[in-house]
Amino acid sequence: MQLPSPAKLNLFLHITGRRENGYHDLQTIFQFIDLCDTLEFTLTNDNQVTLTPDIEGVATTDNLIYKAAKLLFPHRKNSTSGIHISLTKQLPMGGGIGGGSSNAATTLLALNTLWECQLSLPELADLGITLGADIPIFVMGFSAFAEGVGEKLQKVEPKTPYYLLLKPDCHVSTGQIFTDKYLTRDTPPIKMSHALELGGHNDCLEIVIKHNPEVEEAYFWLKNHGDAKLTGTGACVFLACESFLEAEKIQQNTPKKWQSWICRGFNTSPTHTALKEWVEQHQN
Ligand SMILES: C[C@@](CO)(OP(=O)(O)O)[C@H](O)COP(=O)(O)OP(=O)(O)OC[C@H]1O[C@@H](n2ccc(N)nc2=O)[C@H](O)[C@@H]1O
Ligand SMILES: Nc1ncnc2c1ncn2[C@@H]1O[C@H](COP(=O)(O)OP(=O)(O)O)[C@@H](O)[C@H]1O
Repeated sequence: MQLPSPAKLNLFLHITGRRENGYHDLQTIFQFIDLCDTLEFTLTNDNQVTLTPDIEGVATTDNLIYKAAKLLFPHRKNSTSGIHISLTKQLPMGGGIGGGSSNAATTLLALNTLWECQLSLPELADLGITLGADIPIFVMGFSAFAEGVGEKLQKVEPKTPYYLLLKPDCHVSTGQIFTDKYLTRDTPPIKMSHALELGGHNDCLEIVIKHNPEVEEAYFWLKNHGDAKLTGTGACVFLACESFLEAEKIQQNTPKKWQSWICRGFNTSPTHTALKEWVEQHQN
């Protein structure tokens, strides 16, 4: 089974409070984009989880793909089942586009089918959130207005424009941003209807810029072309464009020191679309 594992954008990100355990209450809209890693799953009978190739700097046992597979292990129908997973990575890490969380969710979805675990999507999302706050959105697979730490999801259908996405050459630590004492944590909560109509801002922007001059430069460069935004805790910044051609025109002038992609917003995760097709093809 081969499945895409897409990135997400936070169309805005408000921080509305801080919990006693240090985690933050957020309001955000998540939307998927068609920029994806690819994961290939091969069933084995050896009771093992194996993963290739290694991600530089990430031990296999720390890889969210491996961790997700291990979470599902006790739920296998057949206790000798194993899996070999092969990863083709395209999504930059530490970019605020959720690649690791997406990989974990794709693994949960694939193995739930291949190992016949028969867990519901909410049950998979509950397992996933123990590994990362962004995993439930990728498990549920629809664009959403999210609250809590990202687990309370209401389906929304934002516009699906072409985006120009830039990755400044730096890695932002989510933990560092959320522990900064100057982070704004008191944005008043808004209603979902307000969020869709008027959008919002990203409370992390100021702090991310303070720690990462490369993000500052890319953000203000893109802002010359329109309403540029930071996704998550960065480092990626993005701009919704009128058309593919407009995105292409801006991309042609983008300084070469930044990676750039033209991608399209999607309100259904490409993982779910591909998994549905796979299931239809493999039903007797
Ligand atoms: C803030 C978001 C928005 O999408 O940023 P990005 O990581 O995508 O940039 C995410 O919710 C991040 O989700 P994820 O990357 O899965 O975070 P986790 O691994 O759960 O947490 C990393 C660290 O961020 C902090 N954290 C994360 C989420 C949250 N709601 N409050 C927090 O304070 C905690 O300090 C935690 O130790
Ligand atoms: N399969 C994976 N893909 C990407 N990152 C992973 C993976 N497994 C573990 N990680 C770790 O998670 C961190 C955050 O990665 P990622 O989700 O891509 O970024 P972000 O949360 O900024 O969107 C990485 O720096 C890496 O150390």
